[in-house]
Amino acid sequence: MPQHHAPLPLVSSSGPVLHRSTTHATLPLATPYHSCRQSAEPHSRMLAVASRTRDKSATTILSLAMPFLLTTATATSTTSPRPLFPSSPRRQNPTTPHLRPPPPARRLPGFPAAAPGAPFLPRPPRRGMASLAATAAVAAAAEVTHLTQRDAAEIDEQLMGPLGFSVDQLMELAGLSVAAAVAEVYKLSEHTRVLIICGPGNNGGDGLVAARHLYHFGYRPSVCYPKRTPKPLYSGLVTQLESLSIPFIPAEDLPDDLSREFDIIVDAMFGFSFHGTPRPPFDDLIQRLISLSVIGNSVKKPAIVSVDIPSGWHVEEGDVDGGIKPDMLVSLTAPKLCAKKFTGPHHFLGGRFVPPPILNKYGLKLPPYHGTSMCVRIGKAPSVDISSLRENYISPELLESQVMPDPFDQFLRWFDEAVTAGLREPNAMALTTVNKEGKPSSRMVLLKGVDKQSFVWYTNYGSRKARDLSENPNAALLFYWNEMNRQVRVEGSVEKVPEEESEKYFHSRPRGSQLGAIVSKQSTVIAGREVLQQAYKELEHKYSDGSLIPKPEYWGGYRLTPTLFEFWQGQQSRLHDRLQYSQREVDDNIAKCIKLAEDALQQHGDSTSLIQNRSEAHHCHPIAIDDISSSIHRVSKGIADCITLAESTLRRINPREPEDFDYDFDKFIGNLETPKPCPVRGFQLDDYDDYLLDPLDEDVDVTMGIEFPDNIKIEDADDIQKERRKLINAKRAKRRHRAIETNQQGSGNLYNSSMGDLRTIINASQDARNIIIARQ
Ligand SMILES: NC(=O)C1=CN([C@@H]2O[C@H](COP(=O)(O)OP(=O)(O)OC[C@H]3O[C@@H](n4cnc5c(N)ncnc54)[C@H](O)[C@@H]3O)[C@@H](O)[C@H]2O)[C@@H](O)CC1
Ligand SMILES: [K+]
Repeated sequence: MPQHHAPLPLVSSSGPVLHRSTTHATLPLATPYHSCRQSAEPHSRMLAVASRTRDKSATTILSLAMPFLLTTATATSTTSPRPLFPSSPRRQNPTTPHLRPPPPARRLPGFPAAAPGAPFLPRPPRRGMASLAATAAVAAAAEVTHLTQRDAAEIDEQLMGPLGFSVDQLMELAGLSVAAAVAEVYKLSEHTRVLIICGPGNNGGDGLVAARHLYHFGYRPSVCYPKRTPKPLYSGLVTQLESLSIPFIPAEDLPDDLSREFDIIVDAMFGFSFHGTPRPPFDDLIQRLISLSVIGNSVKKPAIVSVDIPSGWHVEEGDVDGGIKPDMLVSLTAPKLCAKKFTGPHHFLGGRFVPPPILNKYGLKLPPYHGTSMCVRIGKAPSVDISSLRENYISPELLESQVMPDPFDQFLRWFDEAVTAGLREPNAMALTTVNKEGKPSSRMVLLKGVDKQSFVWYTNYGSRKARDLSENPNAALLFYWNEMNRQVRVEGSVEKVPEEESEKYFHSRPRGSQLGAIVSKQSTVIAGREVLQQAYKELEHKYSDGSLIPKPEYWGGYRLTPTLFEFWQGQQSRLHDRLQYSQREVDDNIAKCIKLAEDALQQHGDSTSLIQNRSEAHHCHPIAIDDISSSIHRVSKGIADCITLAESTLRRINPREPEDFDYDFDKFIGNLETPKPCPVRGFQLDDYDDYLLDPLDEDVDVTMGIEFPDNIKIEDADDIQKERRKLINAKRAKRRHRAIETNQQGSGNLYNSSMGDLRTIINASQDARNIIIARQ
């Protein structure tokens, strides 16, 4: 990597040094890259790791490996909580959470106030690679408290005493946490059969509850519950499981080879009240789990999940006697001392019910739960082989015959399903822009509107994406709905939305977001976060009277009009469904089709006005009639060509159209193929009229064959000639009138029968642009 300047020190022996710059213009570039606030997080995590280790070699490696210059720029402000559709749930995602004071803690008698800050730790991402790194950072930053056996029992008493909980409640939440943790690590696609071994106490009760939840999550649980407790709470839990037809297997009937029958074994035998050595039948059951832990690597063994304590372990000292080696431990309320000895890959915390009085009284430091999750990973995450990270997606098939003809309808259908499934921010999309040098850049923005033509979002017109778009209007959007194994790609060209539209949307946003948009001069380098906070405070004060906050001129919307859609549905064994809607392939034909239809209409118009003009010129000579005839012939030919092309094109691009379209299409083609009445044929003059109509033939006996009405006085040849001309003109006028009528009527017929059809061709062709579906 070229170094234009000596690399700036990222870390020193006394800790990290961060360089901030006040303006972009004066920024000395150590490398062609900038790390702005958006990307600062992983970087600072690395810095934290290095500073903790205080290891000189580590810092050297880091500064060599990451010669990035850290500057602080304003972040995107497009995360206002306006719903995309009325049906979408309103997200509470304030843009300036740091400005909100935490709510005051409620005091309970006998408990000191909650330690400030404890419940407000930053939330780690949910899972995946980012979450692995984040969890490691959280775990390192805040050490997790481990409870003694006595404290665990005491907390139990307090929860169910002065803090007002019942045992059923706690057990329900504990069992749900266990099921949630199992589901988070052991995907249904590979682990379905679960054996839950339940002990006689509350730990066993947690197991019964977990079995029920696992059943509802789609697993196939079986329960071994050899020492049933005859209390209503337990018999109720058993009845619930029986009503789900979950098998109860007596200990002695368990298969010899558990590894063949089960993918997961949940150990819910003993929790924090265990003491001494296990008595029958649990001694044998524990022994069976121990022997499972030591079977050879080549044999696929079931994952062992211990609830709260690995059964048989000393609650404080841990595995002192060669006990179970669980793959997963789900500590409840808080880990007990024995959990320090847990060496398996997955340590989770469950029991999301610990109130601040308990946290404070016992000085508990626990990782915060994310979102609505009932469990959170604690401790060091297992190192993962990135290349082996893969999901085996199980989804319904996405078939050509099932997708909507219009990709916008298909998008809206999937979007609604994502909203219904409760996905967090289904309108979050990666926007990729490319600048004039061809350099791409991506970032997440929120979709704020979609209609049958375009996708709309709002941003700062001074941002990098805006700059890119001003240089190159082509952009791509990517929606990824992980939980549904779905992805939608949209590509097209982008333009700004009209100012009034941006104005309207700006004022519909929460006032905090409006202020944020003013404060955030995106993609410009600033001195630090406090600059933003200070500016925000000043504006908040300025508009504290509730007056209208003017939309800054540098803020507004963009609209992407797609030329391509791709819908991706993940499937098992990488046999994914990927359907692409594009218009490029048939654009030429469609354009030709529309041109032919338009030409035909134009010629039809010409022929109509030709008839009209000839009529108006008081001249109805057969040559003119021929003109009209050939003009109309051209119209028919235009229509015929149009039909041929329209038919082949539409048939080709619509092989899978629904029945009603086929019906309309056939009717429409049929109509066009029906011969049209030709309005000028048969306009023949009889001989006499031919003769009569030749006004220039002076040799003709002007009186011949003419019967003059009685009231007309014939004095001489001139009079006769005059009267003859009048009569001829009258006859001409009558014939002309008839000719015009015939032509107009015929033309009208043609018009009525073909105009609509031609328009249909145009419309169908234009619609057809969007309905080309190809499997990739
Ligand atoms: N906040 C809490 O304290 C919560 C506790 N919960 C669960 O409750 C557990 C504690 O429950 P319990 O106090 O009922 O106790 P345990 O479930 O740990 O076990 C007690 C039972 O095991 C028997 N036992 C003890 N030592 C034995 C031995 N050596 N051989 C054979 N049997 C033995 C006892 O006679 C008693 O029947 C926790 O570990 C946790 O799983 C959760 O349900 C909810 C919240
Ligand atoms: K246990």
